[in-house]
Amino acid sequence: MSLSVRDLTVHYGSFAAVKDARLDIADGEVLALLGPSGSGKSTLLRAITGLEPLTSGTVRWDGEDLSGVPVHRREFGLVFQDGQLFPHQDVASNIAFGLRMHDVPRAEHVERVRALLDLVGLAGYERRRVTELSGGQAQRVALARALAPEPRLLLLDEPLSGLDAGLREQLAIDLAALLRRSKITALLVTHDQEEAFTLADRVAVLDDGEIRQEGAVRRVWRQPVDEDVARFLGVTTFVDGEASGGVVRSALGEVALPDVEDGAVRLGLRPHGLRVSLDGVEGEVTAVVHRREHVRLVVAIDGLSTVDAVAPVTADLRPGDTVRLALDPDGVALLGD
Ligand SMILES: Nc1ncnc2c1ncn2[C@@H]1O[C@H](COP(=O)(O)OP(=O)(O)OP(=O)(O)O)[C@@H](O)[C@H]1O
Repeated sequence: MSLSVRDLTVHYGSFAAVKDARLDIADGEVLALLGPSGSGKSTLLRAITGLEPLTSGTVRWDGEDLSGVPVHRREFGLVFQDGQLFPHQDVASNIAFGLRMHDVPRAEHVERVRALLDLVGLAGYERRRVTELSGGQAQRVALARALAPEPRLLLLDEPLSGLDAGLREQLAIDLAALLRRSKITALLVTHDQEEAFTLADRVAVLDDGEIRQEGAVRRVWRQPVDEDVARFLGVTTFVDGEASGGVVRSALGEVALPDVEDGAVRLGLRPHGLRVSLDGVEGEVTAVVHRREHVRLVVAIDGLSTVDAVAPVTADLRPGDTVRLALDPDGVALLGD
C-alpha cells in the first residue's frame, strides 16, 4: 500500500509549476509537502489526485499506473483549506455523502457517521447545521467526510490555514493524534513549518517547483541541505566552524552536536540558537522585540555584522546594552548532506 511519484512535471503553458518530482509514501506514513507560496505544492497534490493533468511522469499506487484512473476511482480522500461542506445539509448528511458515493449500505450509515464524529471529536453533532459550526468544527466535519469511505490515501491541502492561530495549533495536535491512531497514509500540503513538523513523519521541501530536500522530519530540521532550505526552515545566521570529538568551535562559541564528523562544518542558527548568557561572545543589542515566550534580539558582534538571538521574557534589555551570547544546540542546524 504505497504511493510512488516519478519524474512528475506539470506545465501551465510554458511555465513549469512542478519539475521532475519524485516522492514515495509508505503505508501508514504522513508526508508533508512544505514550501513557500507559489512553490508548486498544490499543483503537485492536485496532479497526484488526478485533478491536474501531468505534462510527464507517473503516479503509481502499489505499482499500478494511475494515469487512466479518474479522480473518483483513485480511492483518495481530499480535504481543502475551506472544507467545502454542503451548506444546506446537516453534519450527518455531509459525512454520509462520502459513504453514499462509495456504495456503503444505508443501514450502516448511522453507525459509521457516529464513529467518525467520535474520531474527530464532535460526538453528538449529527443534526447540527454546518452553517452553525465554527471554522475548526467545520474542518473536523470535512475531515470526517473525507475519511468516511476509508480512502487508501488522504490528501490535505492547507487544511488548517483558514483558522486562527490558537485553534490551528490545537487542531494540528488533534489531527496528528488522529492520523497516528488510525494509521492513515496521508499527504499534507502546508507552508507552515510548525504544522509540517507536528503532523508529518517525513517532509519534502519544495521551492520553485523542485523538491529540494526530502527526509525524516528531524533530519531535515537539523540538517538542511543548503542555505536556501535552511533559511526557509527558520535559519537566520550562518557561521563556519571546526568539529572535533562531537564539539564544534566557531567565532560564536562552542556547541556540542551529536553525530558531527570531525572537520570543517557550516552551522545554521535559528534565533534561539544564540541565547543571552553569563559568558560567551560579546555584542551590542541593536533591536528588541517582545514575543510571547521570549525576547528576540538583534545583536551586533565585532567582525560578524549582526546576529539574531533570544533572551528570557524577564530580561530588561534595550538597544545599546552589551550582552554575551552562547550557542544552544537546540537552535543549531548543520548544513549539508
Ligand atoms: N491554473 C494555473 N494556471 C497558470 N499558472 C498556475 C495555475 N495554478 C498555479 N499556477 C502557478 O503555478 C505556480 C505554483 O502554484 P501552486 O498553487 O501549486 O503553489 P503553492 O506552493 O501551492 O502556493 P500557495 O501556498 O500560495 O497555494 C505558481 O507560480 C502559480 O502562479
